[in-house]
Amino acid sequence: MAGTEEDQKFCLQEVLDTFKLCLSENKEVYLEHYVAGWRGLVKFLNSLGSVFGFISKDAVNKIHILVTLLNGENGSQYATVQSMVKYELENDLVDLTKRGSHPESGCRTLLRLHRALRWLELFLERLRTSSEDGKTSVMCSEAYNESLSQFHPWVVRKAAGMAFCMLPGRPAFFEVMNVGPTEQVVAKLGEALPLISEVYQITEELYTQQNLMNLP
Ligand SMILES: CCCCCCCC/C=C\CCCCCCCC(=O)N[C@@H](COP(=O)(O)O)[C@H](O)/C=C/CCCCCCCCCCCCC
Repeated sequence: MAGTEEDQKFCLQEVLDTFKLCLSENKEVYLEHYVAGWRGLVKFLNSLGSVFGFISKDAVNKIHILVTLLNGENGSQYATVQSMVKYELENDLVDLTKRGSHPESGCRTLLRLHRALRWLELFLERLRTSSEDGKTSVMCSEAYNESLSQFHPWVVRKAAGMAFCMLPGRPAFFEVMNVGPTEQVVAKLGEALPLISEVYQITEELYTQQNLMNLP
């Protein structure tokens, strides 16, 4: 039986391509490609084993919420992160201070992925610049502690910390990326990082301007 798309083989080039497609000429972030980027990353996570299942499940759930909005009757309003924010705010579709009638708005859902994108940026930069015997578990937890962890309760931080200990070493990690020898992986990461950073920065500025950084 065919698996879901998230079960399929990961390829770093694909993720790079989706993040390239994310930005429009006038620097808006296309939601469709943003979500496709996360889908690609979830494939990678799934290939690391079931210990990461609880993380993958949460990411898939958030991707699903955004895809449903994109494919819904007001889907055209969700073409870019900018149009989504405008539409949801103008139509009071966002719970701004406490969770209420819009617990799964596009704005709050994307904020969770946006915070995770910062973790990804920090983690990939460590991976890119690490030596061959660098520990992925240490790189991952340092990146997590500098970013996402502040938004998670103790129990999630604990579970995440335990999962990080199960990460394979750098050589095996690079192999799963399906790019080729180490030097090529490092070069691809060098290409991917500025794109991820730009998408992150643009979203960060928009959310800060609109006072959306603490959506419940
Ligand atoms: C280029 C390839 C190399 C790197 C590949 C990385 C692959 C990562 C793929 C997916 C990352 C998962 C992103 C997780 C999003 C988490 C969003 C979040 O913060 N959710 C929490 C809050 O949500 P609400 O309750 O407010 O709706 C939720 O409570 C979280 C639950 C699960 C735990 C999340 C831990 C995240 C750890 C960071 C990812 C570690 C992946 C390690 C693998 C390298």
